[in-house]
Amino acid sequence: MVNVHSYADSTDVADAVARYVIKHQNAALERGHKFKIAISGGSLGKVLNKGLIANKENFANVKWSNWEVYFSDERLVPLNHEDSNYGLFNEMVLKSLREHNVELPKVITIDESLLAADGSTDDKIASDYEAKLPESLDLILLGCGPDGHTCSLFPGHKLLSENRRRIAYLQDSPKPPPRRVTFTFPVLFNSKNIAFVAEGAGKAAVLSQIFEEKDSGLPCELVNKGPVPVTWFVNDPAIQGVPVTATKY
Ligand SMILES: O=C(O)[C@H](O)[C@@H](O)[C@H](O)[C@H](O)COP(=O)(O)O
Repeated sequence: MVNVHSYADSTDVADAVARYVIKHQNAALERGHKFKIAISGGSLGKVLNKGLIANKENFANVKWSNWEVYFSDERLVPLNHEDSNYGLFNEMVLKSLREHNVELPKVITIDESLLAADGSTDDKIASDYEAKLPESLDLILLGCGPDGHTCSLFPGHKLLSENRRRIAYLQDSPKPPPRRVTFTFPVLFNSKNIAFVAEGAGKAAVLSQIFEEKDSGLPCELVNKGPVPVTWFVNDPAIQGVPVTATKY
């Protein structure tokens, strides 16, 4: 099942994403366990900051200390490097939470002590992160690249057919930096919920390909066609001319 929610204003997109996240947080806590969420890089950090922190009503409903935060992909650079997805999350979310004196979520990162400049330990970093993953994530928040990639699963890449490893590494990412680790489809398809956030007129062409009838084979389309409920949060320009019916969340 795929739902699309669209808004004219980015603040409304962020608010809808935040309410959706809080709903799944509450459902996980009602099941008696921590809220296990995975996030991506790109503009997601900004959206989470706007929706979950700057929006006071939503902020009051987030139980940060009951969250376990994972990363759907990570660039193999030190955690304080400007390319690091953790670094982005730290900058956009954790920093603000520290300023608010909020008890922080548990954040599960790659083990940066394993990083080697020549990439010889990338396999080990992937296995180490795989061992830290829960059996099933409550929610995975994804971005959609202009080429239709998501996580670090790129169109036509051999990792699209990885069905054994839950975290894989790649050293040939078409988008820099080349060395990364990423969730594979077995993790995506074993999660409880998936949401994409995509904004801007620059996404309309790829969203048309993803949502049109014929198979594009693009990673985002493969996620849509999987067994997990998928919700897209977009702004109006991103779905201009795209064959989908959008509602409000
Ligand atoms: O790993 C990367 O190279 C990026 O983080 C990338 O995957 C990003 O998430 C998408 O391109 C969506 O980007 P936006 O969120 O900015 O639309």
